[in-house]
Amino acid sequence: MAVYTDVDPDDLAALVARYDIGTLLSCKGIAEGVENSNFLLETTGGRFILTLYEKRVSEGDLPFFVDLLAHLSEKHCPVPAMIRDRGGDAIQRISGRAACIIQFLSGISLTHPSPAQCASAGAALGAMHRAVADFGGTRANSMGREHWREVASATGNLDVVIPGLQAVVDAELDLLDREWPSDLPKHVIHADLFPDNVLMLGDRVTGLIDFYFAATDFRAYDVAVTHASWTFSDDGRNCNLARAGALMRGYAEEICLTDMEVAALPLLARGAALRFLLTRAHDWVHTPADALVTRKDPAPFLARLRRYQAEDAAELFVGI
Ligand SMILES: Nc1ncnc2c1ncn2[C@@H]1O[C@H](COP(=O)(O)OP(=O)(O)O)[C@@H](O)[C@H]1O
Ligand SMILES: N[C@@H](CCOP(=O)(O)O)C(=O)O
Repeated sequence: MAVYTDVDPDDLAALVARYDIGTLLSCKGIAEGVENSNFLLETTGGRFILTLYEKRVSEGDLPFFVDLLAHLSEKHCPVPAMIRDRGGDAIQRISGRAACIIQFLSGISLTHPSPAQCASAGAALGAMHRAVADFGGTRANSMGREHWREVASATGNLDVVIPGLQAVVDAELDLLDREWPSDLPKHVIHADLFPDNVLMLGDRVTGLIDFYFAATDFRAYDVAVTHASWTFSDDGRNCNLARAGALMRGYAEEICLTDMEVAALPLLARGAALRFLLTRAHDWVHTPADALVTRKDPAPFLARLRRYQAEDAAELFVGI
């Protein structure tokens, strides 16, 4: 359960009173998520999400996220609004944390998506990429390739997490430093579009959430992150080609990647697998013992990395 910071009921009632969203009826910690503290609020006006921003979200970046979600919403992407209080402010403070009250979206996050659902997710990602084309904001990717060594160092000895991991990571970081592309199309990307950040009803996407890693980076890297998180078995050893093909086909309905982007996908996916392997390994070691959170296992992302390292990895990105 991701609640790192508790909320005092009187402070919460005072916060809700700043908004035109009715009066507070209940507040429950949300089980999913690992990054921020999230609560489901019920008021006489309906349901809302209260997010308190934790370790990896800087308060200074919040106006960027507010603007990005407003832009995507205007372009009819199914993203939640960050609600403004009567004074026009979306960003608040409670329990010593920056916080926002966010529109609640209906839908379910899937754990085992079907190919049809992967196609919808790919199309939603592509539609989001089209929608950001004229978004003026930019944000450096604080979880981008240049930062992966820092995450690895901050973890300590990676062999404590998985025996032999340190050598694998050191070699991969060296290779990615040498071979990472420099001139692919870039704009603001989601950068963490895992199934738990997509709400669906049946095969329809009803919500894209959790934009707190959104940053300016290669759009094909966003495809690689989505591929890595939607198309593998739970243990990360097997890529399901029906899911992968459908995801790529769905994306292609909206965006035609260039030949250079397509050629770069296996390498970008190695980067994506490494990025989540590293942050999961870091959190495996450093999550506070008293936090109400279920740590995520790094091992399935090591398995994905190995699959993307294979010579035939390009075959995993063929749309069907
Ligand atoms: N706007 C929303 N509408 C409905 N549910 C949401 C919304 N935002 C978050 N949630 C729920 O809260 C969970 C955690 O949110 P998320 O933003 O992924 O947290 P974290 O940033 O900590 O990973 C989600 O998996 C989802 O169940
Ligand atoms: N998606 C990442 C970690 C971030 O978690 P989220 O709950 O914010 O998506 C992972 O699975 O490692």
